[in-house]
Amino acid sequence: MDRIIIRGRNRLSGTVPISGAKNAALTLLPCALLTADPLTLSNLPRLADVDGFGHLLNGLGVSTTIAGARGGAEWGRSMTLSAEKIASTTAPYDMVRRMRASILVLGPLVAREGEATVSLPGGCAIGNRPIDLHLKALEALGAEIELAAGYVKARAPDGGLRGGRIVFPLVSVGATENALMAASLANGETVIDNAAREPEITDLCRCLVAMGAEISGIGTERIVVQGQPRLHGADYRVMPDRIEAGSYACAAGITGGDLTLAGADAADMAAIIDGLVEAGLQVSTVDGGIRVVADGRLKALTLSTAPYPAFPTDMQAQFMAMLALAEGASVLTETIFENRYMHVPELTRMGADIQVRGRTAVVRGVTGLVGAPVMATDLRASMSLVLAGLAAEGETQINRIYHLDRGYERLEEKLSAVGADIERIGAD
Ligand SMILES: CC(=O)N[C@H]1[C@@H](OP(=O)(O)OP(=O)(O)OC[C@H]2O[C@@H](n3ccc(=O)[nH]c3=O)[C@H](O)[C@@H]2O)O[C@H](CO)[C@@H](O)[C@@H]1O
Ligand SMILES: C=C(OP(=O)(O)O)C(=O)O
Repeated sequence: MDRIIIRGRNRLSGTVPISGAKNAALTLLPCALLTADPLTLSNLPRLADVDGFGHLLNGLGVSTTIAGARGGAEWGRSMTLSAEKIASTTAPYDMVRRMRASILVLGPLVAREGEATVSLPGGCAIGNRPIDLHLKALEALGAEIELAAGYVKARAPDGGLRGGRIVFPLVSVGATENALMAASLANGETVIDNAAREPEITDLCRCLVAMGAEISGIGTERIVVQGQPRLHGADYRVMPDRIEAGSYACAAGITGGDLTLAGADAADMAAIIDGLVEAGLQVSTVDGGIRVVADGRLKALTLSTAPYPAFPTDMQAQFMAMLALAEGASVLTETIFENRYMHVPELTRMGADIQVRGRTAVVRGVTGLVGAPVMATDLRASMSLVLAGLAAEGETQINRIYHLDRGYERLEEKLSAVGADIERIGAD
């Protein structure tokens, strides 16, 4: 298995190009199932999850063609997806197990084909992650749901899904996405209350509108969809990855560096930027991006994760790594996933002083970290170890890097270009 080796303590400086957002890409790709026409998505990041989603869609009968030369001025790729005919309405266990976002084919398939069979995703390293809210949303649109042998079978009534009222008891990004895609092809009006307001939801709504959907309340907690008998093809550009941008901002912070995040959109990152500024970084918007400059020792802060527009759970691990070197004690509370502190024991092995009690972690800043062999069990936890490695004295070896390949496009290339001593070692 590949490993990443980092020799730390280089100050990072320069420009990091920010890729298209993984979490937007993973909800835009299944939109292809909603129309018989081609859907072209540009600025798609080159990530294992995007490739995996492409394969899942291929298995359902969607043809995909990819354009975009490696190393060109435009880092991302364009993919044209064409679901003229759906060949299968089953998403098998093997695909769903590897990529939880596979559940996002459920809404589009049942809306277009009247039926879908999708493996239940099961738990994962960061928590239990049930899909009850996805199923309730589809039931509110008239779908009949059955669970059998580890699969969810959804069937639309004769005449297809119908508009309905969906009131989410808690905010779910994925369930909102499934509901939006299904409602776009349902008969009549759907009102979604307590919808997730993440920028990736707005990106999905904009793509659906480009495909002919009628949606109001975009970006708010009440979204109203007038279902259409059919949607058409579109060309749509994936939004920049705010979590990737936030992660590189932490790289500037932890190395005392100066990074310009080209293509990042500050408008989607207010809570992240507030956190960076409170930690003592200078953050400014520059032409086409954001500049983050570290100036003196980092400061401790108190953070709690919560749905957008609050501080994102997907940035908690990276901030924790950075705050491990801040002056004073930081208090981080994780309110979204019950088990998202898998990075703590590994950071501790590198010299961090972190105590976890329930959902709260107290990070007492130390003056230095030391390189070590480490391993993480999820994507953002792995990135927190990369960040710690960039600041640590000596060599850090990061194992199980397939997690990083799910979410960070060309990580080593981007980091070495701004001065990091980092390399990937292939399996023997
Ligand atoms: C591909 C993608 O976009 N992934 C993101 C998405 O995941 P995902 O869409 O899976 O996360 P959700 O917003 O659905 O999860 C939020 C909370 O709701 C709970 N829940 C969710 C669905 C459900 O049916 N029942 C239920 O109880 C979850 O266990 C969790 O505690 O949003 C998360 C929260 O911002 C991010 O960390 C993930 O990076
Ligand atoms: C948890 C994440 O992703 P996923 O929902 O794809 O597991 C993430 O991006 O941090």
